[in-house]
Amino acid sequence: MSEPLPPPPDLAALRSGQTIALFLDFDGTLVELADTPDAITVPSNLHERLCALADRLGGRLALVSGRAIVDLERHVGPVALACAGSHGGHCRDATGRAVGNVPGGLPPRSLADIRDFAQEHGFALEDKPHGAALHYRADPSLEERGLAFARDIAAEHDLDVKRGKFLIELVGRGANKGSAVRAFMDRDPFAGAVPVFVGDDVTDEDGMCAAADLGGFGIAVGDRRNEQAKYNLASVAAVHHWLGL
Ligand SMILES: O=P(O)(O)OC[C@H]1O[C@H](O[C@H]2O[C@H](CO)[C@@H](O)[C@H](O)[C@H]2O)[C@H](O)[C@@H](O)[C@@H]1O
Repeated sequence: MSEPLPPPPDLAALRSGQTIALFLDFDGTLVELADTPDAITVPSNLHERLCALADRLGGRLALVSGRAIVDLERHVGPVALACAGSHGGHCRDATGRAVGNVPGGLPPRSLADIRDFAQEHGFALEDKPHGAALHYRADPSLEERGLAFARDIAAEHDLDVKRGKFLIELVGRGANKGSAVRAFMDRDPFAGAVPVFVGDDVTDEDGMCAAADLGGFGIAVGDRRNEQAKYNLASVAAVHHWLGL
């Protein structure tokens, strides 16, 4: 058993001797998890409060989500922050300018197979611009069957399989949250800062690894075991408190 991780120093203390850049996951970090992707409750004025924090950080704050940016905006409203959606595959700066390429959708034949599988076996399908997610929160016993199917489809169509909480996702090859952190850290206003990645799930570990490689660290949220983080915050409420939202 590994030791529990300590809480991070206060953000004000961290910022006193160095320039910090924050990379924030969305589901399970900034908003509480819910039964379905659309059932989340976004705290009031979340976007405004994040923009105010970004201003205090000289613009060095990015949202980094597994959701597509268009889906984030459906829940949060227009995002005027640096933002990476689609598990880091689609990045844009705070003015909305693209950073890198925009990912394409899945090959239509693979999508048809995924739809049929989801319907036949009782998964909730989340159709995304860059991929397809099989949700099994309502029946955790579906995990193994979903994983075996996803691995086969991924091999057949040259796709990546991403994991999440009660979630198996098929996406185009290549991108991850670490590549998004590196893309932002290569440019202003992020370049030269100490990157801090805050997230609750397995895909966030790529972001934490990149942050550590670039001189920063990760903060794990909740009780999921995390080998890449240096600190822990117990809950979404603790994240909000730490960020001063
Ligand atoms: O990287 P994130 O911003 O954390 O996004 C990861 C996935 O989040 C969503 O799924 C998760 O949250 C749902 C709502 O709380 C929950 O029902 C589900 O069980 C979780 O896995 C989103 O639906 C996915 O598209 C994201 O990839």
